[in-house]
Amino acid sequence: MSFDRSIKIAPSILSADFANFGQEIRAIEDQGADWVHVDVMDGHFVPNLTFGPPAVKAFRPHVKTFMDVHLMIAPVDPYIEAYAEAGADMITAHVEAGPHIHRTLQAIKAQGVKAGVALNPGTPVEAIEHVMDLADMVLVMTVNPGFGGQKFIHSGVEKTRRVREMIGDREIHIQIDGGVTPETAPLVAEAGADVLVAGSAVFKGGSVDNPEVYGANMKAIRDSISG
Ligand SMILES: O=C(CO)[C@H](O)[C@H](O)COP(=O)(O)O
Ligand SMILES: [Co+2]
Repeated sequence: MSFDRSIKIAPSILSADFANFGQEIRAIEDQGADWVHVDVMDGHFVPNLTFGPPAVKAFRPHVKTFMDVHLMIAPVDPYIEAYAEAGADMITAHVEAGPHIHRTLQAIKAQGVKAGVALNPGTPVEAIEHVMDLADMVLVMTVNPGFGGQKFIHSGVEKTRRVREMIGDREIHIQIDGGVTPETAPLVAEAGADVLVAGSAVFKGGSVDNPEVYGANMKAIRDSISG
């Protein structure tokens, strides 16, 4: 299959109803989500705690599209196999989470899943220059990781442009995560991003009983780009 450079929306289930993940995942996919973004936090690398491998395994049967697992944990290497076995289609690790990002990306690829490398807002793009050949995706964080609902950090737009230049003609996705809304999505899409994570902007105002709101929220993001 040829590389898909079209805009993809990846709702973060960090903003879903935690008592109802199966229905929430089905609702966002029925309403047009392209990927499902799962935020794994350890209370150490980031000041919040979320999903261990058993939780991710429980999400798996509900995900019909693509399960994108964002690991905000340190150390990361001891847990790669468990998250791959839990059913991740892509595992993204932070370059800041350990001294050996090259080894980490090799370990992800060795599990037969796609590998993403994430950059915190304060990390320069040069930190990933020498691992581009191992990456299927670069994640540009536009908030400091740990929580949903934060304000978009605008330096991420120029950073996205620089990542785009660094990628050249390689088949590597650029994902933006944090504060994506109909106001900020066109800025990063224009700079070269193709995967937009959105938590609060997708889930706000909706529920599994009123899922059309999720669809309308995703449409507002897509329309802001095509417009
Ligand atoms: O990785 C994350 C936080 O660390 C989340 O994916 C991100 O914050 C999404 O939430 P929102 O769209 O509400 O900013
Ligand atoms: Co995330």
